Amino acid sequence: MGLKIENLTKKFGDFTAINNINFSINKGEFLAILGPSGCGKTTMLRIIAGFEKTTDGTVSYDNQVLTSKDNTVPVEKRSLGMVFQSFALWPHMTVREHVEFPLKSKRCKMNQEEKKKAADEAIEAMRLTSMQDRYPGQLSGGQRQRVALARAIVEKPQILLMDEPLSALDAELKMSMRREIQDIHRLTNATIVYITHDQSEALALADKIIIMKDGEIEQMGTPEEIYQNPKTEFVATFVSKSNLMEGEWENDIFHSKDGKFIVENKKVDEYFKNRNICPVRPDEIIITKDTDGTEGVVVNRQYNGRENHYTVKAGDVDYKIYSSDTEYHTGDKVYLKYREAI
Ligand SMILES: Nc1ncnc2c1ncn2[C@@H]1O[C@H](COP(=O)(O)OP(=O)(O)OP(=O)(O)O)[C@@H](O)[C@H]1O
Repeated sequence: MGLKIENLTKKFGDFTAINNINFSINKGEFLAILGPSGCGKTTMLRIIAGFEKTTDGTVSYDNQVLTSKDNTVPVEKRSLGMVFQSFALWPHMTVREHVEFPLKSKRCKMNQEEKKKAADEAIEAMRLTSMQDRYPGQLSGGQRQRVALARAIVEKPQILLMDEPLSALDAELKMSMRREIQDIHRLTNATIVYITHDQSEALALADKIIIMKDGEIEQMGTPEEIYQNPKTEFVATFVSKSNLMEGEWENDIFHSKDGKFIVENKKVDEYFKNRNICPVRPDEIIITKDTDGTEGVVVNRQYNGRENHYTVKAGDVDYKIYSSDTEYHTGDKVYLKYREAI
C-alpha cells in the first residue's frame, strides 16, 4: 500500500479543519485534492508533509506510520519533495544551486559523483541546462517553477507534494506546465498528492481525485467517475458545473417539472433519483427553436472562442448551456432539450 490516511482529524481550537478523513492510494498514483478555498486542502497536505500535527488519526506510507497523535516522523526523515504556488526560490542562488540544495542534507546518502549526476538529470529533465547559472530574477515565471520542480525531484523522493503549483502562472503557461507535471510523474514514478481548486487541472492530471468540502470528503474516484457520475449536488456543480434540474424520475427516465425536458440513457446516481433531481452538464443541453422543449429566454451569452456560454432563464431557474450554436442572442425565446451522448 502507498499512502494511507486513517481517521484523520485536525482541529484549530474549536474549529475542525479536517473531519475524520479516510482514504488510500497506491504507490505511484497521482492524487488530486480538489475543493474550494478553506475546505482543508492545504492543512491535509501539511499534515502529510509533517509540518502540522494531527488531532487524531494517522498518515502511513508503505505501511510505516509517518504521523499519529503521539508520534511524528520529522519532515527531513520523510522521502518527500515539495512544490509550492509561490515557487519558494532564493534570489541569491543560481538554478544549479537550488537544484543541488536538497542533496546537501545529511539524509542524502549519495556520493559526490551520484549527486552531480542527480542534479544534471533533474536540470535536464526540466530543460534548464542552458540556464543553470542564472538567478531567479533572470528567469520567467514558468522557468522558475521548473526550477522548483527540478529541486523537488532531485533526490528521487517517494512522495511528491504539490500545493497549487500552477496557480501563479497565466492561462497559457498553465497549460504547457501541465505537460511538465505529467512528465515528472512518468519520470519519477513518485506518489503525487496535488492540491488545486482548478477542476480542469485535476481532471487532466490525476489518476484519482478527492473532492473536499468543509473538511470532509464529498467523493473520491477517477476523473471520469467524478465528472460523469457525481454523487452529490456539490460535486455535480463544482466539477462539471451541472444544472440541477428538478422533476420526476420514473425508473431510468427523467421528466422535468414542465414535462418537456426528458432525460434518457444517462447514468445518474441514486442520490439524485431519490431527490427527483437530474444533474445535467452545460454541454448536455441543446438550445433549439423547436417548441417541444422547455421554454426559456436567453439572458446572457458569452463567446469564448470555441463555444458560447449561454444562460437561459426558464421559470425561476437559470440554466447554463455550452453550445457551438452562435445564432441565439440575449432576449431570444428558445427551447431546451437533452442532448444524448453519442
Ligand atoms: N493555523 C491555523 N489556525 C487556525 N485556523 C486555521 C489554521 N490553518 C488553517 N486554518 C483554517 O482551516 C481551514 C482550512 O484551511 P486550509 O488552508 O487547509 O484551506 P484550503 O482548502 O487549502 O484553502 P485555500 O485554497 O484558500 O488555500 C480554514 O478555515 C482556515 O482558516
